Amino acid sequence: TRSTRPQRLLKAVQEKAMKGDPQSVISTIDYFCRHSEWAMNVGDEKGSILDSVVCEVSPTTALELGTYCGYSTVRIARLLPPGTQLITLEFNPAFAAVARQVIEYAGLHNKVCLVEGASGDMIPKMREMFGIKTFDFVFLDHWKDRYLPDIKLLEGCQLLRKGSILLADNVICPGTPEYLEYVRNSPHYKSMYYKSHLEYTKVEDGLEKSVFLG
Ligand SMILES: O=C(NC/C=C/[C@H]1OC[C@H](O)[C@@H]1O)c1cc([N+](=O)[O-])cc(O)c1O
Ligand SMILES: [Mg+2]
Repeated sequence: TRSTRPQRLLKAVQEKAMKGDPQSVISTIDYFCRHSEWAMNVGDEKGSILDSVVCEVSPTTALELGTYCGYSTVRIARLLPPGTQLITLEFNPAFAAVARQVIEYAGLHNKVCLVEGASGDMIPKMREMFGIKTFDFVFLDHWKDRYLPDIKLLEGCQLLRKGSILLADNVICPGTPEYLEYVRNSPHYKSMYYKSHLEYTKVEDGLEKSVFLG
């Protein structure tokens, strides 16, 4: 049967990137998405904004919702010092299988824990599964209609602390209107928008950074 796009993306990484070199994995995926097949990775333009926020926060505990092929997982994990933990959640087992191999190829498997499952089920188990007290940083890039319920769940499970940073992809395209309305109007968040473009296109998109105020 025909291969899937994530499988073809993985093949490009295994054939063209340098094993153990996160930057070459990132560049290979960006090249593949620009010149072979578009894929829904955060991409290089928004990825640079993601990098700058991760460096600014330098989180000890980080959560990513929506792993897909592991592109942003590699972008985040490559910036984390030893002793830090990035947990990434992916619902789709086929995507998770590809992401594991991309993360491994980049040599970042010791910094990343990929969990297969639905965010709604897994978030309440974070504390007992990982001994996490709170998350310093959360990157939201999964189903767009799950952003709002999932941050409410994070709040409810006391997994956010004063100063926890949420960074959300695709707040314009495909769009997360209810989430934006909430974080921009809630007294519990200070929010700001980083204007950019939908990965590998000229369409407007952006990242929303929100600080939890407690
Ligand atoms: O649906 C998007 N992401 C949702 C990802 C969903 C993944 O997380 C849950 C599900 O298992 C899937 O693997 C998306 C869609 C576009 N897009 O242009 O359509 C662009 C993006 O950056 C996106 O993150
Ligand atoms: Mg996205």
